[in-house]
Amino acid sequence: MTQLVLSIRDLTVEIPTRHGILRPVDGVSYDIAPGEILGVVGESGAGKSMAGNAVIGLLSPPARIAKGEIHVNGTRIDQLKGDGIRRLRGKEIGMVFQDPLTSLNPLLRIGDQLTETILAHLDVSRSEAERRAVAALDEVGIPGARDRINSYPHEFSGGMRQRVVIALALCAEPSLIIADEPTTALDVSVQAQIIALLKSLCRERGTAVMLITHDMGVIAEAADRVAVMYAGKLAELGPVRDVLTTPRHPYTDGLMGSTPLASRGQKRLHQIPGAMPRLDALPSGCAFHPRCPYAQDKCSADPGPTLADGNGAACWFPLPHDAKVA
Ligand SMILES: Nc1ncnc2c1ncn2[C@@H]1O[C@H](COP(=O)(O)OP(=O)(O)OP(=O)(O)O)[C@@H](O)[C@H]1O
Repeated sequence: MTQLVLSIRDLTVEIPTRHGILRPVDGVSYDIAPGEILGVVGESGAGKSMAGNAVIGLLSPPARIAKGEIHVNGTRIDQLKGDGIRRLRGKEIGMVFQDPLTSLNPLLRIGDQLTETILAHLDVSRSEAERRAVAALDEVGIPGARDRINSYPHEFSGGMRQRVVIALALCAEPSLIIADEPTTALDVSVQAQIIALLKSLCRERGTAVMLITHDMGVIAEAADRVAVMYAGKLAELGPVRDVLTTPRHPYTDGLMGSTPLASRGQKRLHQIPGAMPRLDALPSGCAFHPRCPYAQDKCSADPGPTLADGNGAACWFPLPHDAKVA
């Protein structure tokens, strides 16, 4: 059996506050295989970024991993600190964030940033690292890579800068990329190009990707499987083609209904009523029940079921129902 690149089990992130302990990530489990793109989707505040940050050891205190395990290529990493986790970043795990300027040093030429990253993680000579830096820029579609290597980050457009960030994330040949809203700050026309680029480069290399987004359109475009998060928990997990065509959790169904997707051909969009609850004011039972058109008494009494074998919907009354509520 192929070894999983990422395996998260029962991951729980806690934030102690004056009002009690908040759990922005609460008992989340999922895997990513080599070359697979797992989309993590949900509204703002669902806990998507916290889960990604937990994997790369970038939780800002007082947030901390309180429970669960994270394995990368079979090695447990959730207890690593300092140098241990820093060594993994870049080498085993590459990162692409929403704002390219958070990943790039504004004072260094991009060629130097690429070369230094390669030298820090791969056992190659400086001249080989410089050659690879040009090749990496070329591969992400920067025209005139040999000359642009001497440019500073501010000399690129937003879309080109995100291409540079992708080159930087991939240059040390990591096995996992965490891409957190990689296209949210870009023009719509550029968004599709960047998603296509990330997808093709990771496929070619067999790199696993955790693609965090609030946009079901991006999930439909790029992901193989999707993890839907709501108020810190997994609402639904499964192959994209199944989840998007026949969502089983009413929250996923609501997200789909509010997203214009060509493949669905829906005539009208429907916003999910209400908003995601605050973590310090979670409703009883299933956190989605106050917004759910299908909620019954059990839903406000008992927390949603956990996903049995890691797939399916964490819902007492999963869709499809015989009669849809209008
Ligand atoms: N220091 C903190 N104290 C209290 N709550 C916090 C703190 N940091 C984050 N949170 C809460 O944790 C939850 C999860 O945040 P997270 O950034 O992971 O959400 P997200 O799904 O990535 O949303 P977005 O798309 O807006 O980034 C949010 O409800 C947020 O308000």
